[in-house]
Amino acid sequence: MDMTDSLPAALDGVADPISGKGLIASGRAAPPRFEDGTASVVVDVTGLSGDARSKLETAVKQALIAVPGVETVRVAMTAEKRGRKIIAIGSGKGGVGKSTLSANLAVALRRMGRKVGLVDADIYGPSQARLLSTEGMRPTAQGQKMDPVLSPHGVPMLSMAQLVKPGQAIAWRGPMAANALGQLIDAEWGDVDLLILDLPPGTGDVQLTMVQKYKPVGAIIVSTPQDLALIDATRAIDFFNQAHVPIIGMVENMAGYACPHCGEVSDPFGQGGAQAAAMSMNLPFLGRVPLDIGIRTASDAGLPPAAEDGDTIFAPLAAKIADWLNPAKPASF
Ligand SMILES: Nc1ncnc2c1ncn2[C@@H]1O[C@H](COP(=O)(O)OP(=O)(O)OP(=O)(O)O)[C@@H](O)[C@H]1O
Repeated sequence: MDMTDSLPAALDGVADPISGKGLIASGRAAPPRFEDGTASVVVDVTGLSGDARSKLETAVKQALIAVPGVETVRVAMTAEKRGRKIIAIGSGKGGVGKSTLSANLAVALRRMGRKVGLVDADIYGPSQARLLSTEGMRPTAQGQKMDPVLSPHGVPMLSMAQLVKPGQAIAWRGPMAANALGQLIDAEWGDVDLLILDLPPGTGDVQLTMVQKYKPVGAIIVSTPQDLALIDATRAIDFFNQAHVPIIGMVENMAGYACPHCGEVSDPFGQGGAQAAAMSMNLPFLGRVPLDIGIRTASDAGLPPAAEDGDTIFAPLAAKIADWLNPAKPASF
């Protein structure tokens, strides 16, 4: 039996969970090596959830052990190819507060000591320059690579808005937007090891191309309490499931109205809709952000509430994300 052919052929019979192609054809696995009855293979598990990784490991072992002459199989799973992880913030529809949440989570994670950067991929309404107070700052470039601009709150950021001249409209198509996004993601991020990606609202081709190409390690879904927004949120959940991006959880924004005078929170849209939706879909519910005029005015002024001492809204959400990324070391809040 010629192992040089039969081992790769066996692996190509196992489908890559993301592209659906064979493991070697998709670049997930290198051709296995064979010595003294042992087949050894290195599998790149970038972008796969823990569950998908163990299923893939089992499938690889079964495929290789079935090759005549193989007595033992060794599978080495490599960590992310890039050290930098991406967390996507998505929503089924626009205007639910995805950008506000992205900016504040990035600031809160930075305050916890995470080396976090932010990429504004929202081609329909890039607003991160205003939210993070970097309006008018243009990124410089080192050779082919862009240098992110540093927000006053310590979060380096790049935005799709910085790729076009101010006021210039572009009809972005999926692959075009994904290529532009590549310039932002592959920029000179220095020691940043976590990128928060503010996706365009919705679940169309543009979003799919972006997510498939840049494989976030996880996604957060933002929804408002109204039923319609929740139906859209379920679409976002299906979208990330189809793209094989694990969902970290759901955040309910504009949940309850915080009275600017007395601070009391009332619930014009009813309480718990997003939480119930998350539970019914077996998704973690990360928390609620109240509809608070203070959040809007501070955001418009480029002063993310998460940058303030005593922030009790975004810091606990950021702590849950940090726990998800590093379950061995729970963050304390
Ligand atoms: N919890 C909140 N309380 C008060 N205002 C909020 C809250 N969250 C967001 N807003 C305001 O709602 C508007 C829309 O928010 P944001 O731009 O973050 O939404 P988005 O989902 O990113 O929208 P888009 O579809 O334009 O990308 C902004 O004016 C923002 O300041």
